[in-house]
Amino acid sequence: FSCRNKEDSRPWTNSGPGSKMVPVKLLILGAQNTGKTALCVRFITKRFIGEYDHKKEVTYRCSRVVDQETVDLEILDVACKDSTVASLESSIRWADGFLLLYSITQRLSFLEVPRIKKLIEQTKQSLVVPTVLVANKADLESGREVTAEEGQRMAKDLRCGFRELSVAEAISSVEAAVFQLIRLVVDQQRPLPDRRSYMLTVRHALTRKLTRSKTMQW
Ligand SMILES: Nc1nc2c(ncn2[C@@H]2O[C@H](COP(=O)(O)OP(=O)(O)OP(=O)(O)O)[C@@H](O)[C@H]2O)c(=O)[nH]1
Repeated sequence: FSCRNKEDSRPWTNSGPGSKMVPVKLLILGAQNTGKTALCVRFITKRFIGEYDHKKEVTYRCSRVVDQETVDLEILDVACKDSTVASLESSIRWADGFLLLYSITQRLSFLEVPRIKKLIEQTKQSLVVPTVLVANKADLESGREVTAEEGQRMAKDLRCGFRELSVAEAISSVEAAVFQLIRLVVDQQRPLPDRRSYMLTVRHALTRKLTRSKTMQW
């Protein structure tokens, strides 16, 4: 991985005949000690490393194929402890999507989530921001302070996707969470009629109409 300038926001780029690179910038946020760095390192290297250097802000870069599209991914892990509000807001403006972490063994980290989501919405000036809420450390069941239902409810209230997982135990669920967020971002970047959510809305409306007209025929 490598570091690069946050303000550099490129449009979709072509990296060869027929191959479209989709740039996606993700920011990982959450209270201290929730596993933010562990998740980034796990996703990039597939390895779980016990302890990390928290002093520096790091941008991880890689590319992944998601739904037949090559995604040029950047994940920013900020050093929350030393961040000023201004630099945090600048990171939020830079990002297209957000992984919001809490630890199931740290209720305070769960209670912090709405405050962070509010800051994201205020900074982005939008209520529709691609976000996945991640409940980490699911392997530490005996120390659980937040139930999965509470997490699900909060995700619904805050209009986020939701995943409960253990970065330590399962690489597949870490990948699933990041891929879920990439799909939300890519979907939001599409022109309106191409969006999955738009197509679903149209399909539901048509189904309702068809059902109604069938009922009327009967
Ligand atoms: N048991 C368990 N420990 C985890 C898991 N994920 C992270 N940890 C541990 O939790 C501690 C904190 O992880 P970090 O990745 O440093 O957390 P962070 O959110 O980046 O921390 P700050 O940078 O201080 O905000 C480390 O000791 C990790 O080894 C997990 O899924 N299960």
